[in-house]
Parts: sequence; C-alpha cells; structure tokens
Amino acid sequence: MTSCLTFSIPKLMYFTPVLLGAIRNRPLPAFTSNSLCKRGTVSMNGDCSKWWERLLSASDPDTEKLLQDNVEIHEDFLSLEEHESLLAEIEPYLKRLRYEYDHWDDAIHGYRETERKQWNDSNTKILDRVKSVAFQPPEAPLPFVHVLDINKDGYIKPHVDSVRFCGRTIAGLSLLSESVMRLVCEKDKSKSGDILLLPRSLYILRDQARFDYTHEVLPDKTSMFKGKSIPRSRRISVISRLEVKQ
Ligand SMILES: O=C(O)CCC(=O)C(=O)O
Ligand SMILES: [Fe+2]
Repeated sequence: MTSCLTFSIPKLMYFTPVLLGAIRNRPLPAFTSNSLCKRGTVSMNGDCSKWWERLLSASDPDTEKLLQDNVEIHEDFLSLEEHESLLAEIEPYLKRLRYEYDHWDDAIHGYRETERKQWNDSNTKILDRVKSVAFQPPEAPLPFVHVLDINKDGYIKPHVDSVRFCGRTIAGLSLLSESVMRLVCEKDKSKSGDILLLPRSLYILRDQARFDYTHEVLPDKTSMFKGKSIPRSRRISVISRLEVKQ
C-alpha cells in the first residue's frame, strides 16, 4: 500500500497527492543528546570506534566511506516509554490488518503496513524530533509517515525507494525486533554494507546510500551481522521520507 519502492506502480501513484503536502520550515536540528563522532555515526557516550564497529560493517573501502558519509545511526533514539507510546498508537490499527505474503511486486514478504499523518501529541513530538535530526530546512518531509510491520517470517527484498516520489533522505525508527539492513551497490554487487538496526534506534540513509545502493532487511534465516546471528522476530519500522526536490 504505502512503501516507496522503485518498481511499484500503485505505490508511486499513492504517493502523488502526498507531494502536495505542507512544506516544513523549522530551525536546524535541536537534538543534541548524542555527540557526533566519526562522520555519520552517532554515539551516546563518545566512544566512536566502538559504536561504528558495533553497528556498521562494510565489505570494502568504497562502501565504508559511503556509510561514513551517507548513513547516520542514532542508537537509543527512543526511550523505552517512547517506544511503547509509538506501539500503543500503531498496534490497534495494525492488528486489524492481515500479513500479506503474495505481494504483487514481490518486494516485501510477510508484511502489513499503513501510513499516518496525524499522531497523538507525544508521538508527534517524537516524529518532529526525527524530522529535525534527519531533514534540514528548506527540505520538506512527506506529510505521511509510513508504518511497516514485518512478521517473524517477513523480510524486505533489495530495492531503491522510488526516485520519483521520495527525496534524498529516508529516516527509519526500528521497533520490536533487531534486524540487519543490507546495502548493495547497484553497479557492483560485490560491494555491500550491513547496518545493525537495534530496537529504539533511528537510521538515516542519504544520497548515495539511498540512490546508488539497494537496501533490504534480511530474513531470519540469513540475518547475520559480522558473522554473528541476529535472530529476527516481528519488526515494525516508522519511516519518514523527504519530498522530492521540486
Ligand atoms: O523497514 C525499514 O526500515 C525499511 C523499509 C523500506 O525499505 C521501504 O519501505 O521502502
Ligand atoms: Fe526502502
């Protein structure tokens, strides 16, 4: 219904009215609780190399640089209460939907999804914080936030989000299960990077990481990070995207 995959025509159409949404114009990021160290990697305690090593992994120097320059991870972006607050608003709606296994474009397996423009006050504050960290004025986010729920046996195949309807930045909050997002260079599939997506973290993909590399969320049976198994169960992502530059 809502995800923004390149090869999905109904999804592209779905996003059209969204592009007419309000233009955001807010001051530069106010979120200062983390310290930015190695470019693109954010640490709560300033221990940069440790966090970099813990959350990102690259197959080669080009991808390593790409991750440094175009991927940002905010571990513990959500407090436990904020995590519960988002779930409490999302769950009643999601529970009414059935997981889908025969997606017509076969890009996502075992999923249900929705998108939401109006959130309760607490969650609006959280999403405003995501926007202030991920987007910089005059960049405008799509007004609808995408909520994607993949079941334990669900996964997201490699794709590039629609360049027609999603702009240069994708910012996703991870709820429930940890998972591994894999980025693969479209022009040279031997080059790849992995991101360990921990619950309550925020990831941001920008520019080359968003346009030149596909991204995917690995199924449980191949969910590995740096050779270590990362068991997957149900995962929900709450994704904000930038509008296409007009
Ligand atoms: O679940 C995520 O974090 C990513 C989802 C995704 O890639 C998409 O909806 O296009
Ligand atoms: Fe995507």
